Amino acid sequence: MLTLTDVSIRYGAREVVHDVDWEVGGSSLVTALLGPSGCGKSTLLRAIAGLEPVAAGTLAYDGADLARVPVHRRDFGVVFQDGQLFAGRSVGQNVAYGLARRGMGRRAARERVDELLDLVQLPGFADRRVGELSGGQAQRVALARALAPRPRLMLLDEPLAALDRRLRDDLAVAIADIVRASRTPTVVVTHDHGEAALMADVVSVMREGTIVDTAPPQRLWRRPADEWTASFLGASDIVDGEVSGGRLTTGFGDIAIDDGLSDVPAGPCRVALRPDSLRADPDPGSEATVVRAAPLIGSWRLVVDVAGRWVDAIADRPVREGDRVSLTPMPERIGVVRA
Ligand SMILES: Nc1ncnc2c1ncn2[C@@H]1O[C@H](COP(=O)(O)OP(=O)(O)OP(=O)(O)O)[C@@H](O)[C@H]1O
Repeated sequence: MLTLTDVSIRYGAREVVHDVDWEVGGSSLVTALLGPSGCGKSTLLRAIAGLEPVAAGTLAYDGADLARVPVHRRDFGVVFQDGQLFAGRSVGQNVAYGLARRGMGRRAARERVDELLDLVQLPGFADRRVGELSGGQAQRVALARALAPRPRLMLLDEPLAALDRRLRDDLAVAIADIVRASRTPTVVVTHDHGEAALMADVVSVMREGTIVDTAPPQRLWRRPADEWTASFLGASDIVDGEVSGGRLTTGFGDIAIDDGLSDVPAGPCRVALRPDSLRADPDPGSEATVVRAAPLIGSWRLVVDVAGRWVDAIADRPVREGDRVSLTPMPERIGVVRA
C-alpha cells in the first residue's frame, strides 16, 4: 500500500500540492485522482513516480520510505497521456523494454510479451511497427509495456485524454478490467468524473492542491463533501431541501431516505440535482411548464419552469416546449451535500 503523509510539492517558491495525506491500494484496486485542470494531479502522480521531488512530508510503500528510492527502483509502472512508445521499435520490443533491463532471458521475455499482448487484446501484434497503431492501440501497448515487469503499483496520467470520446469510454472500461485482471493496484489521473466512475473502485477528489474527498463513485455523488464537489461531479442545480420523518423534501417533490442517504441528519440541507435527477411526465393539470426540449437517444432533455425557477429534467416520452409536466425525483440520482 502506498501512503502519503503531509506531502507538499513546490515549483520554485510556489507550492502546488499542500499537506496531502493519502492511501492507495488498500482494499480497492483502482483509485481515480479526479480534479479540474491545474489542481496538481499530475504533479502528485509524478512525485509518487519519483519524477518530482517533495518539498515536505513522506511517501512510503508498505511502510518503507521512498525518499531515497530512485524512479527505476520504485517498481511502479507509469503510463502518460500520449503513451510515449519508442517509435523506432516494434510493439514487441516496446513491451519487452523493462524485461531486458531486469535481466529476463529472451525466451521468457517473448512469452511475457505474448501474455501481455493477449491481456490488452492485441494478440499477434508483436512485430507491428508502433507507427501503424491507432491511438487506442498505442495506449494498450503502453499499458502492456508498463505492466510487463509486474510493477507493484500502476500510475496512469490521463491515459485516454488524447483519444476521441467513444473510444475513451470503451478503453476506460478495458483498462480498468486489464489492471484488475493483473491484480495491480492502480492510480488513474483524470479530470472527467464520468471516466473516474467508469474505471475506479474509489475516487479521490483534488482541488487546488489538496484532496477534499475520497469515496466510492456512487457514495461520492450521493454525499458530496461540499457544493463545489457536487458541481464538479456534474450537479446542474443545488437547491434547498428538508429531511424529516425519513423523507427528503425539495421544491420538486420528495423521496424516501434510502441507504445512500442514511447518514443525512434531520433538518435543512442542500440537495444536488443532475440533469437527469427529475423525471418529467405529461400532466395538463400541472403548473410546471417545459421551457426547452432537446431530443436525446430514446429520451428528451428538458428545462422546466417550476413557479419561476428553471430546472433540468428528463422525459422518456416526446415532450414539447409549452407542455405541462409533473416532476418526479429519481432517488438514486439525488445527492445531499455533506457541508
Ligand atoms: N514544471 C513546472 N514548473 C512550474 N509550474 C508547474 C510545472 N508543472 C506544473 N506546474 C503548475 O503546477 C500546477 C499544477 O499542475 P498539474 O499539471 O499538476 O495539474 P493537473 O491537475 O495535472 O492539471 P491538468 O489536468 O491540466 O494536467 C499548475 O498551476 C501548473 O501550472
